[in-house]
Amino acid sequence: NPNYEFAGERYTLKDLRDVPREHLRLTRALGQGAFGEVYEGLYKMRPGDAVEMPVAVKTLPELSTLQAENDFMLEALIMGKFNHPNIVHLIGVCFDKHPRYIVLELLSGGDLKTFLRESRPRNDRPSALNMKDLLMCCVDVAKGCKYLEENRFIHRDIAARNCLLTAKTPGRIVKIADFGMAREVYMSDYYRKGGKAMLPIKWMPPEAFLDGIFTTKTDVWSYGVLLWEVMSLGYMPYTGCANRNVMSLVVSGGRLEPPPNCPSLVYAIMTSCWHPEPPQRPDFATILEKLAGCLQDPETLATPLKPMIGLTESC
Ligand SMILES: CN1CCN(c2ccc(C(=O)Nc3n[nH]c4c3C=[N+](C(=O)[C@H](O)c3ccccc3)C4)cc2)CC1
Repeated sequence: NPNYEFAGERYTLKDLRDVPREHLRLTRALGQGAFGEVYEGLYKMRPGDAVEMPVAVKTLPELSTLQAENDFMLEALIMGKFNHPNIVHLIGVCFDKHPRYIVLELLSGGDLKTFLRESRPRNDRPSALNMKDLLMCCVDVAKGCKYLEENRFIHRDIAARNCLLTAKTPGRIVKIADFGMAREVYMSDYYRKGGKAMLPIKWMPPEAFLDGIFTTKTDVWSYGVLLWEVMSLGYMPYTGCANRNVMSLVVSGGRLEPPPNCPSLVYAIMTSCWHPEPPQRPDFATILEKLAGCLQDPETLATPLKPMIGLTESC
C-alpha cells in the first residue's frame, strides 16, 4: 500500500485511526463524491456511549479498481496529516472490508459555491450576506491555504466547489475539504488519469497548464479565482468561455474582470494573485494582511452586494 511523505515524515495506513464499522451508522446521503456517495452518519466514539457524534462518511464502491482503492487510501493519508481549523478533519477510516469508509468531520452548510449562489439577492429578499460575510469566508480559506503553504503542501485545486461551510448562518466557518487533485499528483507518478479534461483550467496559472509546473504559487493563483467566485456570488469564471479560449486569453495577459460592485481593494488582491511571474505573486501571509486591510476599510465594508446581471463575454 502507498506510503506518504508530509512535512518531512513518512506515513502509512497504520497511522490512521481505525473506526470499527459497528460503531458507525450511515443516516442519509449528502451528495455524490468523486469516488462514490458521501453520507451523513453517527459515530459512537466509545461503545458504551449514549451520545453519537455526527460525521460525514466518504464511501468507495465495492467494484473499484485497485487504482481507485489506492487513491482513496491516499486521500485519507493526506487528510490525516493535517491539523487546522480551516481544513476538514479526518476522524478515521474503515478499511477492513468493502465498502471502505473515510470518516470525516461533518460540515452541515454544504459547499461554498452553492452557498454563494443561494445567497444572491432576490427582489423579494435582499441578500442575506454583506461584504463582511464574504470577506470572512475568504479569510477562512486563506488561513487554510497558509497552513498548507507552511507545510509545503500544494493543493492544486483551490476552488469554491472544494470548500465546505460549518453552517449557512452567521458564525459559519469555511474549510478546505477536497484533496482529490493533490492526491492525483501522488498517483500520477506513473500514470495520468483521464485526459486534459480532468484539469481545472479556469483556476490554473499559465505555467501549470502549459508546462505542468505546480508550486505554492499555483494555489495563490487559484485562490485569486476563488476570491472572484466569492465576490461574484458563485459565478463560473470566464462565463461561457471554453477552456482552450481561457488558456489563450490568460497566456496573452487577459484576466477576469472585477465582479459588479467588487471593492477595488479586493480586486487588487485578485490581480496580484494573477501575476504572470509566479514569484511575484503574494504568499498567503501577505494575502491575509491585505484582507485584514479590507475588513478595516469602511468604504469596502459598506459596498452593497449586487449580482451580475448580464456578464460580458470575456473571450
Ligand atoms: C439545503 N442544503 C443542501 C446541501 N446540504 C449539504 C450538502 C453537502 C454536505 C456535505 O457534503 N458535508 C460534508 N461534511 N464533511 C464532508 C462533507 C463532504 N465531504 C467530502 O469530502 C466531499 O467529497 C466534498 C468535499 C468538498 C465539497 C463537497 C463535497 C466531507 C453538507 C450539507 C446543506 C443543506
